[in-house]
Amino acid sequence: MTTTEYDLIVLGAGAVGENVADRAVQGGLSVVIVENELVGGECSYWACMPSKALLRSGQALRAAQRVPGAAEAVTGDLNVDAVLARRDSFTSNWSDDSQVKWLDSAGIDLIRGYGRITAPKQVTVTGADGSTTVLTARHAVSVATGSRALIPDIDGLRAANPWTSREATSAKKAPASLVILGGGVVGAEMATAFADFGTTVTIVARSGLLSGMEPFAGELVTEALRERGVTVLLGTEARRVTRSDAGVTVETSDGESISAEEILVATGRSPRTDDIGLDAVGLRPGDWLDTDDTMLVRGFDWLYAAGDVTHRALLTHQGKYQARASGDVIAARAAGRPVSDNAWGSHVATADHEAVPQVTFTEPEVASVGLTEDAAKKAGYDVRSVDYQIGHVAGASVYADGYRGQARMVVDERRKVVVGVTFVGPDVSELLQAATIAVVGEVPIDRLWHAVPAYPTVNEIWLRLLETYGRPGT
Ligand SMILES: Cc1cc2nc3c(=O)[nH]c(=O)nc-3n(C[C@H](O)[C@H](O)[C@H](O)COP(=O)(O)OP(=O)(O)OC[C@H]3O[C@@H](n4cnc5c(N)ncnc54)[C@H](O)[C@@H]3O)c2cc1C
Ligand SMILES: NC(=O)c1ccc[n+]([C@@H]2O[C@H](COP(=O)([O-])OP(=O)(O)OC[C@H]3O[C@@H](n4cnc5c(N)ncnc54)[C@H](O)[C@@H]3O)[C@@H](O)[C@H]2O)c1
Repeated sequence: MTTTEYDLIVLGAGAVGENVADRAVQGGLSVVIVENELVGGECSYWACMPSKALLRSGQALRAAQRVPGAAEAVTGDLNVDAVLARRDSFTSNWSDDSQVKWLDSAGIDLIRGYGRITAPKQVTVTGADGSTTVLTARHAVSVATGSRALIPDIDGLRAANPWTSREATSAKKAPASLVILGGGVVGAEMATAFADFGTTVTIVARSGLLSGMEPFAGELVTEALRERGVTVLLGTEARRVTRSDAGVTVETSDGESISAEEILVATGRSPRTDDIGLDAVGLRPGDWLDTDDTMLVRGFDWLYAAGDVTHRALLTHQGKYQARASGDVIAARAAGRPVSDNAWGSHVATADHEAVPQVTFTEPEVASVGLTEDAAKKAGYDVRSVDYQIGHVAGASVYADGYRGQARMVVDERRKVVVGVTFVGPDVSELLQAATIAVVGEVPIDRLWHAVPAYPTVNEIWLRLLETYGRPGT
């Protein structure tokens, strides 16, 4: 057994843990990071990057097919083997060598093994060979252990050896048929990717698709998936799953029986906190970690958490944003420097509450930031929403023939600022940052009229939304 002391111990070297560590090192602290699998975590190897690599080729093909002249030049189907090979290059064939090198260059020590909190400011790491290292922290421990796929308690499901997002994003071939449980982001994106690969896809969703978003988002994605041959069963639950040599069979609440080669469970996430020693410091194993906006776990002055494990926003960019705030604040508190923890200060993750951007890379894409109309009303805002068909914008008609898409802007009527925007349509993801700036900057509607979108780009959707809303003072 070896014992070592650092200023900060970070548990979990996903994108979030890496950023907590990096900011703390830049703030002058000595930092060790503990990782049990691959440095880089879920996003690099089994989530964002491989899933987007699986989706991008189909998106590029459809973009060409929507523009006469280009369409005639691309007449074949996707080359699935080439798509999978490109995906493999994004995951570096599931090797973390380059990320380990980055840790080294950033001055962060790495200990490989499984970490558990064994006492206040103490983490014990068990290596693959059974050896243990006891780490003690002079100032703080930050938990960034992420989340894993949640397998719901459905009769026969676990025994059927289902795919989770890990198996879907690392698949070595496209199955002939795939049934997906869950109509959230993972379900909708993976249905899009595997439909592109020629797999016969069925989604079993207990509500509508993408249910936390503006209702038209799920409706447009459902319509497009169905047009491409995907069976989308809404308001339907899986009752029983069985596996045989022929594949899996799902019996649904509608009395239907669906057979497929593979089944993907995409019904949400659970925190990786069940076996990290939370009980040693009075917390309940298996719970999400509740933090304040500096990412300090409530009730502690040394225990921090960031990323998925906090359940604030299960997105890489938001987790990294939390990581920057918390790495900086841990360093500031350790050095006795001033802390800027008022709303929108440099040591807080204020945007997590009402200004989170997200892109769902379906066909059409869904890009949103801030509150939906429904969420804004529930939060007590007096809101007015305006909608516009993106296809009516000149830039969209040039961009693609038959462009179909919808935008909604949600305005807080009291302050006359935008509190939410949703775009649905081909390639709308690149429109999102302007909306994020409008929401975070609380830019008044009458000033937004002076932010002139270039003609003829799809960004003119902003002008149309503003015109539909009406110009204040005229
Ligand atoms: C299919 C899919 C697609 C996604 N696509 C996107 C996307 O396009 N954009 C986006 O923003 N988000 C996306 N997400 C969400 C994103 O992947 C997560 O929000 C992000 O990975 C969370 O990062 P994290 O560092 O908190 O956790 P993780 O990436 O899960 O990292 C946690 C790390 O901690 C390690 N660990 C856990 N416990 C221990 C322990 N006891 N000891 C040592 N190490 C431990 C794990 O091995 C892991 O490496 C997607 C998610 C999925 C499932
Ligand atoms: N592009 C992106 O940004 C991206 C892509 C993928 C995942 N993610 C993140 O990863 C997280 C996980 O995604 P996800 O799709 O697994 O979760 P999710 O929460 O988005 O969707 C899960 C869906 O499964 C349904 N469900 C839950 N239990 C069920 C059951 N027993 N039977 C049938 N349906 C059930 C829920 O009603 C919900 O619609 C999300 O929070 C998302 O933010 C982001």
